[in-house]
Amino acid sequence: MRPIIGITSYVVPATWGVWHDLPTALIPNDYVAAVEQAGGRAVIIPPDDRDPDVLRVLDGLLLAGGPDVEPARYGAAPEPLTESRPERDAGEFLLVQRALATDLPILGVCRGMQVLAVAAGGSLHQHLPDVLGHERHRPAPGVYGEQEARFQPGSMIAKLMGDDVAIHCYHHQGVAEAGTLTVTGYTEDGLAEAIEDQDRRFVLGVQWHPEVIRDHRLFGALVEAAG
Ligand SMILES: NCCCC(=O)O
Repeated sequence: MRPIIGITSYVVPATWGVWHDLPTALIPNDYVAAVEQAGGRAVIIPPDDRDPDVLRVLDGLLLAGGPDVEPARYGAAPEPLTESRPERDAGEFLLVQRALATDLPILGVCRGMQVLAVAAGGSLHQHLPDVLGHERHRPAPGVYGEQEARFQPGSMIAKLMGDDVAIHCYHHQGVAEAGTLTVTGYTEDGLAEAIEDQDRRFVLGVQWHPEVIRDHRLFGALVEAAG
């Protein structure tokens, strides 16, 4: 049987056919396709689910992208451009805490990496242009930034991706402190691009979006760790 990978989902007002602004449980299909093509069985976790018992039927957890983490979770007041959704945080942080406690393999993408960092006691930069002085990580609405990430030799991410990789990113926040996790990849401006827990089976967060360019190496590693 293929390893079962749970993917976090979220509620958004969606419009299709004659329906407008219908609250909809959603996940971009790129995540589903990436897990399936990597040999896993993708299962979508209901949005805002506060019962981490769902993890009992999962072999691995994929934390997908999405809105900002509520700054109170890392002891900060919200800045003007921070847009959080506390209902989603509540469910996902419970999932992550339980998954870490049971050593379930976890891959976090974009927001998912930020959730991992905050769950590990870290903190976020709330608006990167204020910190870095440029908008290369999210150049314009709907436009992915293209950059290069470099990885720490010997790290899990380096073993999976090589010493460096061209990345597609779309985010206005970033990891400032990774808590108990280790930062193992950076872009040339010094921003954390990969974090990992070197004491667990497989806990990896990446700030970029491998799923949008059909780079399935990380999803394959998640599936393998879950198998
Ligand atoms: N903060 C949520 C993930 C995406 C972003 O940083 O814009």
